[in-house]
Amino acid sequence: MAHVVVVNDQGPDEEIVSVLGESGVATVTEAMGRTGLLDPCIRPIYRGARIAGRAVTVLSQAGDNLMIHAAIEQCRPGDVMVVATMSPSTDGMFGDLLGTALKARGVVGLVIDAGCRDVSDLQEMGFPVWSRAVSAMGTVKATAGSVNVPVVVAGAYVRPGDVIVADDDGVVVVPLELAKETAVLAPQRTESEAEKRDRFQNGELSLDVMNLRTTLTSLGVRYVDEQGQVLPDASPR
Ligand SMILES: O=C([O-])CC(=O)C(=O)O
Ligand SMILES: [Mg+2]
Repeated sequence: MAHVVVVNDQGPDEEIVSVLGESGVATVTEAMGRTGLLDPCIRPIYRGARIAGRAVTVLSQAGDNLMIHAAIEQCRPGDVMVVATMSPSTDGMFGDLLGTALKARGVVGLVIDAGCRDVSDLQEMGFPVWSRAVSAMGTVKATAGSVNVPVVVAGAYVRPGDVIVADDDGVVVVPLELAKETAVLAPQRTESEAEKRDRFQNGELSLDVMNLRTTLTSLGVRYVDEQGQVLPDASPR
C-alpha cells in the first residue's frame, strides 16, 4: 500500500470539543453507550491532565518516529496527535523535543500506542502524553508510514477528525458524526450524577435513589435473619 500524508480539514466545532473535555472520559464513554474507550494499558505519564481535541492520526513503523515528524506540520492549535504502530512496540518514540515542537504548534496532547521518554521534562513543560509504556529506548527515522489515515490504537478505531478525550481515567474516541449528540448527552449525565451525589451526601441510600430495590426483588434476592428465616423488611435489626 502506498504511504500517504492526508491533508485533513475535517473536524468538530470548538464548542463541542470543549463540552466533551469538561465532561471527562468516564462520562463521555457512558454517553456513547460505553463505547470508544482505548485499552486501559494506555496510561497518562503524569496525573491531572485533562484534554480534548481533534485527532491527527499517525501510522508509524514500530521503533521509527519519522511519520510523527511529518505529522507535526499537519497539526493545528487544539489538536491531539494519535500514534499507532504497524506492529507492537514499547520503544520511546516520543520525548520532550517532539513535545516542544507539538506544543509550539498548539497541540494539546499525544496518545501513543507505544513508549514515551523524557517524562519528567514533558511534565515540567505541561505537555501530557498517554502511552503504553515509559521507555528510554530510542528510535530511528527511516521508514515510511502514513498521516491522517484511519488507525486502530489500543483496540479503538480512530479516524482523522474524530474527537479524542483523555484524562486520568484513560482515553476515549468520539467519532466525528457522534460528537454533537454526545456533547448534548454527556452534560445531562453530569447533571444527573450531581443530583445523585447531593442525595447520597444527605444520607439517602443508592438502593432508593436509583430504584434498585425493584431490581433486587425481581432477581429473587431475599432478606433473611441468621437462621435463614425470611424477614418482612430490609431494616437492620
Ligand atoms: O528524539 C526522539 O526520537 C524522541 C525524543 O527523545 C524526543 O523527542 O525528545
Ligand atoms: Mg529526548
